[in-house]
Amino acid sequence: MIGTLARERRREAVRANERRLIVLAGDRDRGIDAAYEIVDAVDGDDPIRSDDVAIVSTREGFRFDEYRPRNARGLLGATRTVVVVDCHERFVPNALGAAAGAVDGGGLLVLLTPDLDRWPAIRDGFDRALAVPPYELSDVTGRFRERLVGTLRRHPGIAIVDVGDGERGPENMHLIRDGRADPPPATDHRRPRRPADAAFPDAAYEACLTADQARAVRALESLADPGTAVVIESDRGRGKSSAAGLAAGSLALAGADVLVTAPAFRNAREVLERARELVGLEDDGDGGSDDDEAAHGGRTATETTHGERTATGTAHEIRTATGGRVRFLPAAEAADCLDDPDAVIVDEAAALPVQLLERFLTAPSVAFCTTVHGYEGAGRGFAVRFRERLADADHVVRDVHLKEPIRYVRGDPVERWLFDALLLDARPAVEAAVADADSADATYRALDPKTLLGNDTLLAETFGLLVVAHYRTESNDLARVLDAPNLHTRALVVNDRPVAVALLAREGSLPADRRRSMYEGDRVHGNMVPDLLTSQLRDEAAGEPAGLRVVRIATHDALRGTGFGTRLLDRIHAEFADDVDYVSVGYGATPRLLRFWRRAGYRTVHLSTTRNDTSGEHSVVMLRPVTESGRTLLSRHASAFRRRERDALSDAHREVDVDVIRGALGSSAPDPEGTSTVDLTDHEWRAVVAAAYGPGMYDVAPGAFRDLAFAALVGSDIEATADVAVELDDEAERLLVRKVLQGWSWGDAVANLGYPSTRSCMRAIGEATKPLVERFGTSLARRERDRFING
Ligand SMILES: CC(=O)SCCNC(=O)CCNC(=O)[C@H](O)C(C)(C)COP(=O)(O)OP(=O)(O)OC[C@H]1O[C@@H](n2cnc3c(N)ncnc32)[C@H](O)[C@@H]1OP(=O)(O)O
Repeated sequence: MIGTLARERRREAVRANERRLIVLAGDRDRGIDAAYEIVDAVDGDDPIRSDDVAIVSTREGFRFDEYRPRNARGLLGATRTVVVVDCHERFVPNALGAAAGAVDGGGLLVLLTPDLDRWPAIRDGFDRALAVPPYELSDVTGRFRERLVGTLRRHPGIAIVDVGDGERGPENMHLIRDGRADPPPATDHRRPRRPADAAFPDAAYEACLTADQARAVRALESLADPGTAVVIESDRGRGKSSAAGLAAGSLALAGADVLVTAPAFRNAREVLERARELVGLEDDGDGGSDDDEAAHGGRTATETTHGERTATGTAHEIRTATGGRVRFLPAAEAADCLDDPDAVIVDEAAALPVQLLERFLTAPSVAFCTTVHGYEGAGRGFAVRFRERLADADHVVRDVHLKEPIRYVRGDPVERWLFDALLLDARPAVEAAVADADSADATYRALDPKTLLGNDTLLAETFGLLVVAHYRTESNDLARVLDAPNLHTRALVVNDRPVAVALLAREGSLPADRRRSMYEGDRVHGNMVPDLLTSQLRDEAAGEPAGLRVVRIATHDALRGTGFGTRLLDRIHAEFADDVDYVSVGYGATPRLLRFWRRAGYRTVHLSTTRNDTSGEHSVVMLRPVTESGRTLLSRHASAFRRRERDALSDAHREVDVDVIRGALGSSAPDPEGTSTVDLTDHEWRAVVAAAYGPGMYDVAPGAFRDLAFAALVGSDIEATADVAVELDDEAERLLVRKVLQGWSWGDAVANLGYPSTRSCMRAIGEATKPLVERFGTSLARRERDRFING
């Protein structure tokens, strides 16, 4: 029966260039046997290579290409005819996305699951990670799976076979659904042709699989014109990276220097590979001649070509005989060398922070390629935030949206099912539905899993907002939102549409033995702030108070900056006031976000020494105390932060953005004892006063300046300390940070802050010191000052 079913579904899939899904529900070993039967049936019909079949499983010893659930994303490079996902023992939602993404048109996705009625109640290895201390595994629910099972039973193109349990014989195997799907309307499968007036070589167009891809390549031709920005938005599996690679190779063949960047090299690998193939083809053959290059409209190759005719270089760099090249650099590094390349291609742009993307606009021409519905976060933030900046820039912007899948037809039932099951197309409410919302009309609601499951639109729009809040929001997070006992979802809702959403995690309240083991180096799942404060910052008591961490927060982009975020936090603070000792947050620090959290009453206790590889941001952790025990925790860590930061600023934090430092220090709680005094010797005061009012120099007492600047900036943004704050303008504060606190050389500080000369910068330090003398000066310091003023 299994063999026949597999052959039928496979033939149907091949005919339609779609995929089909077969679920083998029941006993695991029987499911595995049935999966072998499926592969044999497919192979008997139309022989397939052994590496055309892959399995994702916690077990080993299959005769297929094996992947562990945790590493299933390794599947994403190549496509397969059959991919089997063994959901027993450890079912990872992300792995399902990766596995489905690897099945070619005409192929089969096979799921081995427990009995579908029982599956939601079974706890497995993935659930163990959701049982965050002090919660137990029995507190984790199976709602994500319940929903998933519903989608399997409902969507077309999905066959379900009950393979029975261990005791009963094969006669108990029976078909629950045959998964037949109506064939789609006929589509046009013709390969695209090279436009007559195209500038890129024929081979670039011949390599395109869909008309959409050829349109992208065509749009990318304009990268040869300075002042162009090309934006390619695409669903996953539409061939945008290949199109970018074909363009990169074509530009390099015409002698251009093309810089490719992405959040990680693995994202850009395909761009480089495609470019290499094209360059290899063209440089090796006749197409590489100088005449041809000129005819293709690119820059004419220089006379002194590189001697050899073949493409050379490393995995990260391809050189052409014409002196052109394509090279990869990580995003932060790439943004620092934009003077050299002729064109920049940013792949997976949506995963990079907007500030970084903006810097690429200074390159002569630039392409931003991005996935809209991904398996690891979608590109809404890019679509909204970066689009605004792009509209303001002086570029000619060309847009392409790739919809046509390259490996199967549009409307493929497995893709439709996957989008629904994992909410890959979740997005916030359409703008028109919420644009007029007023924060006064919004209702604060607890969106518990039951409420979310009862309303598909609410669930999708809520998850869509969480995806916007953080590009790394992924399918596993959907399972966490629905099943993890430590998580809560809260929202402001207008007419049943969520307009601002926060995901909250309970942390702390850990028993003594757990705190001790954490102090001694054990990791404790899902307790980010207690873990940081205990193991890294060496506070064994930090895990005791009850905390609530704001894991993610986002306001609908049409309503940002109109008070929803603040109001949502207010309501959360009120709801949990009797329940927790403190509220916390950790995020990639930017000046605006620091301001948002500081205004909501959060105080800095940590700034990471390393930068996030992708965003280049340093993460900051802030606390907002609720009870006395929360206040004690904050006070200990605010004090430790002040002591640590004084030295870290000229060491690990030397290069951190000045405004991030200003925001982090300005939002840190000042020493309640020492807000009005800075402990300097008389001699140091004389040196400081002389630098401010007379002939003295900063370099005579750098430590004294540092103490003063530090005291002036700590807590300077906190409203409660406004009456004792030092009056400094933005420019003066930036100078104190760069030169005095981060210890930059005069030359570097002058260049970085744009002073006309070192003398003017030194004078500015003197001026910035005057309010410090006024605020902290001893009587001796005042007398010294008066001597200069009164002559
Ligand atoms: C733990 C975390 O999730 S941290 C990441 C937070 N989420 C994001 O960055 C997603 C994108 N941003 C947003 O969704 C929202 O802008 C939020 C959640 C940061 C703030 O919510 P809003 O409803 O816009 O805030 P509200 O109107 O109450 O307050 C305005 C302040 O929020 C901050 N803010 C507003 N828009 C932005 C933005 N696009 N980026 C960063 N901060 C912003 C600013 O501090 C702003 O004050 P300002 O105008 O003086 O600069």
